[in-house]
Amino acid sequence: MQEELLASIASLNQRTDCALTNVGILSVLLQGCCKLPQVYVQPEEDRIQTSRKEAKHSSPCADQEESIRLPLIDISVFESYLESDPRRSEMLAKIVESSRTWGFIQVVGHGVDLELIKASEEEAHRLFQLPVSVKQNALRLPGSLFGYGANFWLNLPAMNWAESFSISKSNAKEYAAKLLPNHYERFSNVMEEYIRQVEGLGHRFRRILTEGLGLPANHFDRYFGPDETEVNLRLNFYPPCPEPSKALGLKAHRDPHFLTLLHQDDTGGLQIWNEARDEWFNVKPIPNSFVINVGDMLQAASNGICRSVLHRAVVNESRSRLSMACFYNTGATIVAPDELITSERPQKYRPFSWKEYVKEAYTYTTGAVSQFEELYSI
Ligand SMILES: O=C(O)CCC(=O)C(=O)O
Ligand SMILES: [Fe+2]
Repeated sequence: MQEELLASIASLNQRTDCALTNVGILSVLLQGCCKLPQVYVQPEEDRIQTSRKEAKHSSPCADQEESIRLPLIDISVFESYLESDPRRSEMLAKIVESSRTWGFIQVVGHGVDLELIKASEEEAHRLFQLPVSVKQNALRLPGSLFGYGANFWLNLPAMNWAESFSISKSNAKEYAAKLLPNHYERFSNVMEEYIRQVEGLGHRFRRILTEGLGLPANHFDRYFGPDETEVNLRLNFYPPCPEPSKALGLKAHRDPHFLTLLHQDDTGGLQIWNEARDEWFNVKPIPNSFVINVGDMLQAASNGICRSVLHRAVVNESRSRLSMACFYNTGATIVAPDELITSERPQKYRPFSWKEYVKEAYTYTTGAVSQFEELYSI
């Protein structure tokens, strides 16, 4: 029976409605499958131990010394450090440097209510624990950005070992009602407020980074008025995996949006690709912090100074993991400001908008060359 199911799931995987496929697989797992189903087996070169050079620190629960230390910035200090304060420019330089090299940074003093984060995590767990037959009611359909599933990229060579649920402030109720028809309000109230507060952090961090780039802090405000700002939340749940060395929670990818603001639990599993060092590095979870990373849209807006960097999520055998990724984005057409265009750094990208880019953003490429570069480089 199980073999039959796996075979039909494998054939489904040839189609593009991967969300459905994933639900099928998960239902098999929930019936007690202890070997990694073939559709989850990653190509040899993408696996944890063997991708490019051997991943430096492949254990998702790595010790402190095995993980990179992304700069950890307390951004609340920007409220008290005046413009003339040398500590302000020192911190700004750190943020810009990290956005150039790692494409990532960790922040505390972020202003998002810690109780709200906890409540959001609880609600997310409650949702993922629902029976598969219920979760199927909110499937993320091909072409949609919202709903339940895992494989939101098309053309994946193997499936991600993850479940995800994507919503925005304006549709949280609608999607939650599909899963929790009689008691969706607790979920949607918490998530709407979570997205609202993380959006505020996105605005704040974006202004700090803009100042760090030598521009007036409000330069990109023109892209982030109420009509242009788009923030989606993707809840990612990675169940314990029977053969973690052959699977990935999320395949290596670059985030296509402007900024990603990620809250992760204490399991660990996020890895960042460092091109200069030709290695993968773990990001050790720091309690109550957010990991913020540069997306393709910001890379374009900063004329390539800030970099959208490959990252992935690895899984492990014993612990599940929950991450909550808010994608902070704009619907406006992105043009790098004149101040960031020089003779040494000529304009790198032609202007484009998310509406245009989203059509391509989730077609999975090998990851070696970003489709964003191919589409928009001048
Ligand atoms: O779960 C993580 O650590 C990574 C999530 C991520 O990269 C994404 O949702 O785009
Ligand atoms: Fe990502």
